This record gives sequence, C-alpha cells and structure tokens, in this order.
Amino acid sequence: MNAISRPSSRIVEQAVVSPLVEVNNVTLRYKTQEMVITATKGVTFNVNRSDRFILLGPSGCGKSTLLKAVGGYLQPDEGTITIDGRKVTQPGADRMMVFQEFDQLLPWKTVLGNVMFPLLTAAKLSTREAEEKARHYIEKVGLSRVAEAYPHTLSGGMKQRVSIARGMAMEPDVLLMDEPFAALDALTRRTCQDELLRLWEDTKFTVLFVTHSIGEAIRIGNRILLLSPHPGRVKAEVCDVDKINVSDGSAAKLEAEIHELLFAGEEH
Ligand SMILES: Nc1ncnc2c1ncn2[C@@H]1O[C@H](COP(=O)(O)OP(=O)(O)OP(=O)(O)O)[C@@H](O)[C@H]1O
Repeated sequence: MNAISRPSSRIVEQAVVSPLVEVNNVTLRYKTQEMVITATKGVTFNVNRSDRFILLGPSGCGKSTLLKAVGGYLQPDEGTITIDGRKVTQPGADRMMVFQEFDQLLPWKTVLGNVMFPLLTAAKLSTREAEEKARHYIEKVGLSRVAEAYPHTLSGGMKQRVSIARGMAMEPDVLLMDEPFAALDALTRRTCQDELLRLWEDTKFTVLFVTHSIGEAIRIGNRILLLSPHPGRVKAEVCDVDKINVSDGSAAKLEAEIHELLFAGEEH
C-alpha cells in the first residue's frame, strides 16, 4: 500500500536513513528588469541514496528551476540545499544533468568521444581509463554498436541514451534528469523508461527526475513529490510507489488520486 503524506507527516521516514540530498525551505526567484518571479516557495524534501525521486507538478511550478538549483546552477534566495551534508554552491561532478533536448551532445565527437569527454576533463582520467569506463556505460545503455557514430546519425532516443551513459559514467552521487524522455514518441519513451529502470536495478544509482506526466512518475519513481502550481510549493509526497501492483488497477487508482491532489479546485 502506498502512502500519500502531507509535508508535516514525513518525519518518520526521514529519521530512518540519513538523506543524500536535503532541500530545506528553498525559495527560488528570477529577477528580470521588469519584475521578480517567484518560481518555488519554501520547498522542503529529502532524497535518500538509491531513491528514484520524482518532482511532479504542472507546467511552470518550478520543477526545472529546483533541479537547476540542486545542480548548483542557481542559488536559493532562501533556504539551503546540501548533498551528503555539503552545501551546494556551484555545479560539480557529483551531480550530472540530463536534459530534455536532443542537442546535448558535442556534434563533432563520436558517441564514445562524448561519453569520454567529461571523464577526461572533469574526472581527469587517463585516456585508457576514460575509454574503458565510457565503453562500459555505452554497453549498459545498449549502444556499443554505434560507439563510433556521430550524434547526427542517431535517433532522438539513442541520443538520450548517450546522454544518460555520459551522466552515469561519471558515477555521480545523484543523476539529475529534466524531462529526459518528454520529446520522444510514446513507444520510444516507454522503451527508455524501461531501460532506465533496468540500469537502476543494475547499479541502484540515485536519481532526481522531473516530469509533468503522472504516468511517467508512477512508472519511474519510488517517491513522488507533488508540487502546486506557480509558485511551486510542496503539496504532498507519495511514498513506496514501486510497491504498487500494476496488474490489479492500483496504478490507475493512484494516478487518479494524484491527479485529484494536483488539480483539485482548478477544474471548471
Ligand atoms: N530564466 C528565467 N527568467 C525568468 N523567469 C523564468 C526563467 N526560467 C523560468 N522562469 C519562470 O519560473 C517559473 C518556473 O519555471 P520552471 O521552468 O522551473 O517550471 P517547470 O515546472 O519546470 O515547467 P515546465 O514543466 O513547463 O518545464 C515559471 O513561471 C517560469 O516562467
């Protein structure tokens, strides 16, 4: 049985394990010349090691902004973000990001070259070590066959798998994924979701995953944080999502419950 808990009743879970990512009362604002936009307001959540933690909410609720802040690309106006107890002040190799766009790869480098690149520049591995590790992760995402190919010869799904391999090869503390499958067709999206879950079974990495699809959140996550519309605040958290039985209609019931929670009072 999964539990939908309000923010105030999450203390039990937090007491059991020490969290890897702690987002504490975080408010994030964009300041333009004309105005200040509050993207998220007082958001608190913890991600444990090996969590597949989902940020779910309607468009504009600040999911990407939160992910960028965990990535160290934005600083909170209020509150703090820590990784393994260290305050996040800038991007770091302990957090790798995978974005929605297919153009994240360097077009002049092969698949192998792309996956090796951060291993050489950020992780400072030798060429031999970087190639060995890159080939290992390229194999994990099932792309060994195209290791010498250039990005423009790959499909969107394949490019996303290269981006995932590149992120995973760095063996970060947490993989940050911003709607990585949103631009894919339904079938490829499903295949990529399955593959991500297979990879997770293999290495149990920690992933913080942004989506606005309730179905995707239930498929991928073991925990789902529900955010309110703009500015994003925590509405509720769904725990033990991976324990639901997909064959007896529980997933559909949970999807309906989450929909109700996210959009209650907004439909006419
Ligand atoms: N660079 C920016 N400058 C000013 N405002 C911004 C900027 N980026 C985002 N915003 C605003 O901040 C709010 C949150 O945006 P964000 O992209 O984080 O939402 P989101 O939940 O990821 O949305 P979506 O699901 O549509 O990607 C929105 O109101 C958006 O217009």
